[in-house]
Amino acid sequence: MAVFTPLDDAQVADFLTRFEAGSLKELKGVASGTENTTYFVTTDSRELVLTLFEQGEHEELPFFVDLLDYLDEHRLPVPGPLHDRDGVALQSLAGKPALLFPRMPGKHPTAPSIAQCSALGDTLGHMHSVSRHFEGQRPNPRDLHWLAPMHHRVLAYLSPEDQALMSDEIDTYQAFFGDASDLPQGAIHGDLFRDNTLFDGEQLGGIIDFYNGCTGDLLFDLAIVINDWATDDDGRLNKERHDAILTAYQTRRELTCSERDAWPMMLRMTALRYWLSRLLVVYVDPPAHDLTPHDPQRFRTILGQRLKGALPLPA
Ligand SMILES: Nc1ncnc2c1ncn2[C@@H]1O[C@H](COP(=O)(O)OP(=O)(O)OP(=O)(O)O)[C@@H](O)[C@H]1O
Ligand SMILES: N[C@@H](CCO)C(=O)O
Repeated sequence: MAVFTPLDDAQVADFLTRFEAGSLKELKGVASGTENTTYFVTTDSRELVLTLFEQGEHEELPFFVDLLDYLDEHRLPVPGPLHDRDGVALQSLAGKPALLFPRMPGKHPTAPSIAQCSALGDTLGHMHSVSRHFEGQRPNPRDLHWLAPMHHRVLAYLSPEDQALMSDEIDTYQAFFGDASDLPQGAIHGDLFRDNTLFDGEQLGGIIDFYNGCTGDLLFDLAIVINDWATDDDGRLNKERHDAILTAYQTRRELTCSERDAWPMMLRMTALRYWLSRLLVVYVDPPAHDLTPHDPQRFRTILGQRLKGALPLPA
């Protein structure tokens, strides 16, 4: 369940009077999600989503609001937050920071079609071509500066082989990427899995859940996408989906030579990033709720396959 803070109709009806968004017809708690309280709100004029922020770094919320406003202004399919009659987006409700969003159409794809992969690649390429100019700054909280110290916390739970693999990989990334990146920078989603998109048929209805959004290597975002969207059950890359995403992406933003050189290593590093974050959830810092955590082994398998090599990048 993802209603950590219960709200009643009267509270939400009153909250809605701050906005030009119509009056409450229906309020429905959303079962999925693990971090925030989410409600679907139907008014007499539109469909909305109300999010209460239960955890995390609330001082980061203005960055997320600015990023969503910026991408929305550039006509990307993201839920640009509603602003109240005074122009303020970030609110407080039931003692929690709160945002009201338009409800985007569609469902999360589980087995994305080639057309859906192309649509995602095209939109991500478009997003990166504009997000390069976004002025906000939030260092990537899951890059090598996080991986290197955090991996020590999970080593005790791994087999000797996996301990060696994880440590060797991090040494390899440090040697390869060094301290300063020469890869193109910009604002990134940071967690663009299938379950953070909504598709209405082949049409990408929306990209949601920007709470890992940050600034850093654009290639980091693209590698996360390929590892989730274009990987078969055995961890191998699925060539059709891989090529569809990367071809469509590059119609919007061509990869540079340094990105092409870094690509196989970035696929490995982002696979390890999720292997590690999922291990941390299982062993080190389990959440208070009883939802089944994501399987860390999935990304151990993906990393194993990426070590065998990447597919050629489409021209
Ligand atoms: N703007 C939106 N339009 C349509 N549906 C939405 C929107 N925002 C959230 N949802 C729905 O609510 C669910 C939970 O939202 P969200 O992913 O923001 O929650 P979370 O607690 O941060 O979850 P997660 O575990 O993915 O981090 C989503 O999976 C989606 O189904
Ligand atoms: N997308 C993440 C969970 C949310 O950060 C994962 O699959 O581990």
